Amino acid sequence: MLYVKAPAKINLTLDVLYKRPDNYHEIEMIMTTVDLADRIGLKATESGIHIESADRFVPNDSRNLAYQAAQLLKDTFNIKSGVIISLDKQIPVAAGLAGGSSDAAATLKGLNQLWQLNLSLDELAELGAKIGSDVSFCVYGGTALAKGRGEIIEHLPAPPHCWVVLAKPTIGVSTADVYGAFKPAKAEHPDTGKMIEALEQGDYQAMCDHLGNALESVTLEMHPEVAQIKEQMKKFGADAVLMSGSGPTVFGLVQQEARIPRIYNGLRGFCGEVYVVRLIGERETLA
Ligand SMILES: C[C@](O)(CO)[C@H](O)COP(=O)(O)OP(=O)(O)OC[C@H]1O[C@@H](n2ccc(N)nc2=O)[C@H](O)[C@@H]1O
Ligand SMILES: Nc1ncnc2c1ncn2[C@@H]1O[C@H](COP(=O)(O)OP(=O)(O)OP(=O)(O)O)[C@@H](O)[C@H]1O
Repeated sequence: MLYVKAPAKINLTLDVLYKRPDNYHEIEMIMTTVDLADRIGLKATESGIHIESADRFVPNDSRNLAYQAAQLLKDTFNIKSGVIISLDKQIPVAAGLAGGSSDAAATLKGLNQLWQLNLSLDELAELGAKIGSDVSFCVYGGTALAKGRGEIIEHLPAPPHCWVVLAKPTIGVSTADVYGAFKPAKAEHPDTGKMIEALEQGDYQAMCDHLGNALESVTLEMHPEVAQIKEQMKKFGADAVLMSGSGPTVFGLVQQEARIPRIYNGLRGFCGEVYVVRLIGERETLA
C-alpha cells in the first residue's frame, strides 16, 4: 500500500473579476496549505477503480474526485491495471478547504509513482485542471497565486508562521450555488498585490490586514451562522478572521499560542467542528 498526504488549503484572498462565456468566473486568489490532511492509500489491483471511505458524505463511485483522477490517468495513458483508493478523511467535506480536490491531487501523485508514469508536477497539475479548478494548486501545495478559473499557478513565499483555528458550522455549501449568487455590483475586492507584498516581506500584521474574500458576503447572506462564527472568533481573540473559499469554514490566524485555548473552547461550545492547525505554506515534492 502506498500512502500519500492530501492537505487542506485556506484562501488568504479570493477576488472574483468577472463571469466568463464558459460560465466559470475569472478569479485571482492566494491559497496556502495547512497541516490538516486526508491520508490516501493506493493499492494496485488487476483492473477497475474502487473507492473505500468510512465517511458517509463521501461518494464511493465516479463522483469522487479521487476516482476521477485515477480514471483520467487510465484513459490518458491507456493503463490496464486497477487500484483500490482508501480515503481516510480528516478534512471536513464541502467546507471550502478543497478536501476533494486535494484527494484528487494526491491520487495523481501517488498513481504517478505506482504506475511508473514519470510525469512532472507541472504535467500532473495540468491534468488536474481537467478534474476541478482547485486541483492544480493542490498538486503543488505550498503558497500560490491562482488565476484563470483557479488553474494558472504562480508560486509565492510561505507565509509567516502562525496558528490557524478552523471552525466549520454543520452546514455544507455548494461552490456552484455561491458563484451562482455572486453579484459583481455588491462585491468587495481584496487587495491581492498588498497580500503578495506581505508574503514577500514576511509581514504577519500586513498579512492579517489584507485578508479578503469576494465570496464571503454571498455565503454570509445565505447562512447567517457563518457571520456569527466570524464574530465569535474575533471576540475570543483571533488576530484576523476570514471565510475560506466558498465557505462555510471560517479561519482565524493567531500568533500567540497562549491565546488558542480561549478561542478553541469558546468556539467548541458554539460550532460543530473546530480544529487548531499550523500553516504549512511550503511546496510539496513528488510522492
Ligand atoms: C471556491 C474555490 O474553492 C476557491 O478555492 C474554487 O474557486 C472552486 O474550486 P472547485 O471546487 O475545484 O471548483 P470546480 O469543481 O471547478 O467548479 C464548481 C463550480 O463552481 C463554479 N466556479 C468554479 C470556479 C470558478 N473559477 N468559477 C466558477 O464559477 C462553477 O459553477 C463550477 O461548476
Ligand atoms: N474525495 C472527496 N472527498 C470529499 N468530497 C468529495 C470527494 N470527491 C467528491 N466529493 C464531493 O464533492 C463535494 C464537495 O466536497 P469538498 O470537500 O471537495 O468541498 P470543498 O472543500 O468546498 O472544495 P473546494 O474548496 O475545492 O470547493 C462533496 O459534497 C462530495 O459529494
